[in-house]
Amino acid sequence: AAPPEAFAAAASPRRPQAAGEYGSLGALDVLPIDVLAQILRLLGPADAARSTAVCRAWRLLASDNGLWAFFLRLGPDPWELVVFAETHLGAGPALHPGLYYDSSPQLSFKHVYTRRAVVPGSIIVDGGSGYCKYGWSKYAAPSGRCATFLEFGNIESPMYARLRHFLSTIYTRMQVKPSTQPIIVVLPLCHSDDTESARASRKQYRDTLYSVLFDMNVPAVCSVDQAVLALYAAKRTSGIVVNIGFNATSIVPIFQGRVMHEIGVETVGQGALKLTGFLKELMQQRNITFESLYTVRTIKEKLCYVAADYEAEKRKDTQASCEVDGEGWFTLSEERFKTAEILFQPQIGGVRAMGLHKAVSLCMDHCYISEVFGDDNWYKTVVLSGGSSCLPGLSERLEKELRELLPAHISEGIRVIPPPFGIDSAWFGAKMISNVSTFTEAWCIKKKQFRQKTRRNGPSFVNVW
Ligand SMILES: Nc1ncnc2c1ncn2[C@@H]1O[C@H](COP(=O)(O)OP(=O)(O)OP(=O)(O)O)[C@@H](O)[C@H]1O
Repeated sequence: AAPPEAFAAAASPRRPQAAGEYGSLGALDVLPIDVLAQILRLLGPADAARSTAVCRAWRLLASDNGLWAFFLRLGPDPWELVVFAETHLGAGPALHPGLYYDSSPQLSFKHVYTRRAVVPGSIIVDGGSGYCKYGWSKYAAPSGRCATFLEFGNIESPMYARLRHFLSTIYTRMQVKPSTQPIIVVLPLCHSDDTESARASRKQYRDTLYSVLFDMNVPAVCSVDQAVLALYAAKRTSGIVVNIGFNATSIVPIFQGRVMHEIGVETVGQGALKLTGFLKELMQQRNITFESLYTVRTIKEKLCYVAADYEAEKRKDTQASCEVDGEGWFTLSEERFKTAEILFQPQIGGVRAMGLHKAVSLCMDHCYISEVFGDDNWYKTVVLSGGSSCLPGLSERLEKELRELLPAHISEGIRVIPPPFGIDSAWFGAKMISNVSTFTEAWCIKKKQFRQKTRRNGPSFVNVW
């Protein structure tokens, strides 16, 4: 998404050519404005901010948007992500993230910088159905990963007990007290239908999650759907997210940050586990021995890819080898691309499921028919997410298949984007939100608000978060 006009214009407004245009700076009036700007850049953000207290002329000079865009660019987050987050996500989830700053042409980068600097760090927990990633929003990547089921306690226990066990385990692993900072919880893709019971299940999950966290004294909680976060990570608020999950693949239409359950979330019953299982079968057929499924998973991650054209690939020499720690070298040929081909041709792996391209095209058809938004193209961006979507060649192949399958009026302009942050796209989407200048007030619910509103409205109110 290109930066909205207001933001772009604010980044490079017409700047005064001489110091005098700001008012008198005393003896410094003789200096060219570019030299003054350079001095402020060298001073750094703290002193530049302090200098605004000197007089009106200094305030104007040191509040220049170009100066603060420069400081923002020096920060840890890539500039384009900062622009996207501040313009599209600043209003929070309740107001669908459009162009937040459109109504605010006076956007002050100094204000944005200052607010971002004081946003508290958050704990981010992405408890996937297979693997959990957790960490600190100020860090560059998740600090820990583990198999989710290990942390979930007894599967038979009630949801409250399981969530409490899970979240307590994560806090213990991170050696953090729950009461010290906000948390962002990535909501799993489940109960995705548009039925009464699915809606009730989603609501119940959120209600329980908030209760657990506030009982643990967490000061503020933000929860967002996994697919929505993956979309944000790709700097989009509308599109279709294809999440190849642990057990299943979900095709999720999202418009302005909201999952369009009413259009329909397609689910295909195969995911990462099936891919690993199929490679295991193929290796056994060739009498390749290995110690565990973990070995097969590692080989899959190192050698497998998606063929651009399956039949043509079969005629090529595709042999390649990789080393697995403690087990030596493994060599694969056709298995390298046959494994992932079951995403498009499930029957090869003996799976009765819809091919990925067919499921995505069905979803696009539904989006096209829905025609509710006066925007014909919102669903034409497809963002891949989930560990298995890191398979090389997947985005190109899916785009090619979609172009062949769909009528021109739908396929024109489609684009399939590889997972923007590899296996951690949803985690990075959460990181982007947690660093936005309005994070605490726009995205979080605090314990007091939660308790007051549940008392007043009953538990269902949390649906708006
Ligand atoms: N580079 C890669 N190539 C292929 N597969 C990969 C790669 N990296 C990770 N994976 C696979 O991704 C799977 C884990 O995916 P992920 O972490 O998205 O699961 P999850 O979050 O538990 O899934 P869900 O979306 O169902 O909650 C593992 O099977 C792993 O082998």
